[in-house]
Amino acid sequence: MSEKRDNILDVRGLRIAIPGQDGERVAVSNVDFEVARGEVLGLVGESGSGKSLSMLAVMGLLPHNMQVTGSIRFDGQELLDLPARQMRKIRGGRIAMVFQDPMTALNPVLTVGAQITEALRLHNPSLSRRALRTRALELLDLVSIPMPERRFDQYPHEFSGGMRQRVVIAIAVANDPELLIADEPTTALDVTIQAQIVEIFDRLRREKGLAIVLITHDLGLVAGLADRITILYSGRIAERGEIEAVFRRPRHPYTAGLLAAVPSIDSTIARLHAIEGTPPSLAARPPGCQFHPRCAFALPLCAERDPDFQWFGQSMAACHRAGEDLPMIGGDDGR
Ligand SMILES: Nc1ncnc2c1ncn2[C@@H]1O[C@H](COP(=O)(O)OP(=O)(O)OP(=O)(O)O)[C@@H](O)[C@H]1O
Repeated sequence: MSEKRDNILDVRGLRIAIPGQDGERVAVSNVDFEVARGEVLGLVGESGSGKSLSMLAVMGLLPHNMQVTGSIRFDGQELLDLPARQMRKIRGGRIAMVFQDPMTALNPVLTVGAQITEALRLHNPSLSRRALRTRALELLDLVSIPMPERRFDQYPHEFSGGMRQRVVIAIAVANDPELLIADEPTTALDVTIQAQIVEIFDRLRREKGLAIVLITHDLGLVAGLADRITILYSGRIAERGEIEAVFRRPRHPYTAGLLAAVPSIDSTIARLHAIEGTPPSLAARPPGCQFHPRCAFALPLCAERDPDFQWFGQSMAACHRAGEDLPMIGGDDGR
């Protein structure tokens, strides 16, 4: 991770604290991640691990009571210093978003064509009606919606869930963003439709050089699309690096647990043993490594000291035992 990269997004030392009556609660701490143009970063972790807060911080949309520190650079510009007005211009323009539920993202009383042209018009007020329509049809085609001419005049309820999500993606990329933040974009869709959405993201990154941050619980989705992965546990990074390195040789028992919970294709019995236990609440963080109460490999040291990162060339992990040969993957002895 030390090589020279053209990062469109570079997040360093991100910390998000929520003030409370009994002191502040730190939801995100010491989080670093980056994504280069044309690259896909998978941001993975269980519910409550801080994925959404981290990306809300990138978009300048955190609730006002939260305190955010660190650095979030977009194309070299520090976003945490940016006035709200300038941030609004970047959001929806150079940074676009896609969320889980395509129905709430679309207006049920407007045709799909009207919604795409409206998104285009906002950033291109001088385009003629005809030019807007032509561009909208191109966008429908880009996201593989068959018969765009006919679909243009239809309403969202006339589209299937997968087709609606394509429309949402078309709107998101209407103004050629450089970064797309996709928060659980396929969770509401069935598996075959998920694969089609993955293909569209892949095309957007290849053909348009779009950088994508893919927020998900789903390691299968990350495996199919991402170049790099950042795994959050309880608001901190457990492990991050090149996707192949992390999947081939997870260094953190939490990563290994997540991987073991992915159903394996070659097995008739899906190995769906999720990691037992739950992450700590923000109000009652354990001392030492946050994962140690759930970790099969915890040592006394793990309950005493927060682990530093260990670097393995293409990945790094915050685990006291990251450098050891633990029987972590696939083995029933491992978990
Ligand atoms: N508005 C809020 N006020 C107080 N605490 C919050 C608020 N929003 C989030 N949190 C807490 O911050 C932590 C991180 O939440 P976040 O939503 O980022 O997790 P997540 O990984 O995105 O989870 P999910 O997958 O469920 O969206 C959680 O412990 C959550 O309870």
